[in-house]
Amino acid sequence: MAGSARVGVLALQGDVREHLAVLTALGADARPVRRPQELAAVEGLVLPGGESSVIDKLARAFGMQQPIREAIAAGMPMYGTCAGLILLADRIDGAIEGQQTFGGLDARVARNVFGSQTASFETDLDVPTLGDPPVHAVFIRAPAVTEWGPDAEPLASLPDGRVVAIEQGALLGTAFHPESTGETRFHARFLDRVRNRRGADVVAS
Ligand SMILES: NC(=O)CC[C@H](N)C(=O)O
Repeated sequence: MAGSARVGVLALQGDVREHLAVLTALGADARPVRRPQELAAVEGLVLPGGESSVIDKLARAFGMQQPIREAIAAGMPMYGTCAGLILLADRIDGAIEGQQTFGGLDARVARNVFGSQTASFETDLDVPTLGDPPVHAVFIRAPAVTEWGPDAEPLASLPDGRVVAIEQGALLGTAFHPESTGETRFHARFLDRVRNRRGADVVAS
């Protein structure tokens, strides 16, 4: 099917512009998404880094929680970085009172697990599915995945064993921020999912 992938970045709070820039550089038709009708017009959604409790609250205030949950249930590809990974998780540790997630990723994600001393750090991360070179990963008050279900597949871990990239079906999450280091391979993987799903729909119809 012709045309570039039409994808959105949830634009309620967080590093929206960085994601739009990477997606656009990869040839996608990328736009900010704040409203249900904007979500309905895209084929995939990025949930940016930022503050997951704020994004959660705004998503509910803007009437976006339910439409995003429905899109996830319908198989729309989504990619969450950091706060976005937290928002995709079915279970979270260290939530502020009343904090909710969109869910869909059968995993437990712990917020702010690296503590205040080492709240931010960078490292080169081996991600076997992406091959060489390693990913230069920037962690900013980052979460980590502490448990995951049988359908979820860890893609990368730190030397201490903490899982920091994970995938389950159409959902991809990283605890770090490829959008801020010029790393494009995770976004490219997300866009592949979008195009493959489009192909499947075309074959099915
Ligand atoms: N860089 C980030 O996205 C930080 C995530 C933030 N600590 C949260 O819990 O939402």
